[in-house]
Amino acid sequence: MTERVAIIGGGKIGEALLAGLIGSGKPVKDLVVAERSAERSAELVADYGIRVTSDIADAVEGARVVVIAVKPDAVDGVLQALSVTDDDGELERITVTLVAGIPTSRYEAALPAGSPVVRVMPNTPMLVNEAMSAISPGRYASEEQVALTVRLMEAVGKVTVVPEKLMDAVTAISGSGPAYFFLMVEAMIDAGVALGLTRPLASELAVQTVKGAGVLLSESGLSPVELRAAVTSPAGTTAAALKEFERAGLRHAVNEATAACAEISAKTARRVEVEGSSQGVQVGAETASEQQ
Ligand SMILES: NC(=O)C1=CN([C@@H]2O[C@H](COP(=O)(O)OP(=O)(O)OC[C@H]3O[C@@H](n4cnc5c(N)ncnc54)[C@H](O)[C@@H]3O)[C@@H](O)[C@H]2O)C=CC1
Ligand SMILES: O=C(O)[C@@H]1CCC=N1
Repeated sequence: MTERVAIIGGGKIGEALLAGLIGSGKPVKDLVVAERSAERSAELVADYGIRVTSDIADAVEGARVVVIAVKPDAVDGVLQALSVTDDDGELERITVTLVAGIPTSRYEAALPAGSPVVRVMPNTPMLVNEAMSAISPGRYASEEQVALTVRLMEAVGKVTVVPEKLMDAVTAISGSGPAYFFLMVEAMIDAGVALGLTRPLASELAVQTVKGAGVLLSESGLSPVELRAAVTSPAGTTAAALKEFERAGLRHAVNEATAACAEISAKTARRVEVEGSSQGVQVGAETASEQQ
């Protein structure tokens, strides 16, 4: 896509999008980041040679797509800043939010009437152009604007369009999902060390195994059940391992973990509202949670 993109929030996910877009050939001159941390801004300039500003109004000038990539509790401050910027009507600026748990209706209420908003739940494999992004249009987003957002996110991975009511569940599976696999690999490396492997060898074995399993899952056309059966010989080594996973309640743990994730996502908007009203929304000020 050739449109100018402004990313507000150059943290982990803002950088992942930036890196993915540059990696997919988007010219640096068509990208700008609004980032309020001076230290973070310096890192982004050094690593990507892009323009970074602390001024949201400056960043969004001339941008067709404004991507919000701040923590949920910073969204209201960003919306306040955006609502007083000039939207050049001819540009039809689209607000694309990557923020977990905040519905499009909240953006629509804060931005000028009829502003198109598209909600996206990406994940960090965006850094290597292997993102899974789910997209939900807000009520004023046209088909063309949704298609533009799909193209934006397709530059960094796979995209699906879902109704917004599914976003909490999507967050529990793909948004937070990479962390579950990182935890699993971490545990496998420790287990390999406990079995006598060196840490570098255990790490090489575990990382390539999860990568190979992922490629098989996405490219073989076989289901996880079929692929697992193909590894599992009767009375063999894998069957012994899987029996222990089942005994320890792996499926139950996955159900409980994803339910907890979806619940937190669903409660985010309310939490931000309560915290915002008790502290007063501070535009441009760093909150405690962002410093963590
Ligand atoms: N980390 C992840 O795997 C995923 C994160 N998300 C969502 O992405 C959003 C960002 O998450 P992270 O990148 O992990 O957080 P982060 O804390 O790494 O990045 C947020 C950045 O926004 C900057 N910022 C805050 N307010 C600002 C303002 N008013 N103007 C300019 N910059 C401002 C902060 O200085 C910080 O660098 C969150 O809403 C999260 O729900 C969505 C999917 C995956
Ligand atoms: O942990 C979080 O809140 C964010 C949203 C999805 C992934 N990371």
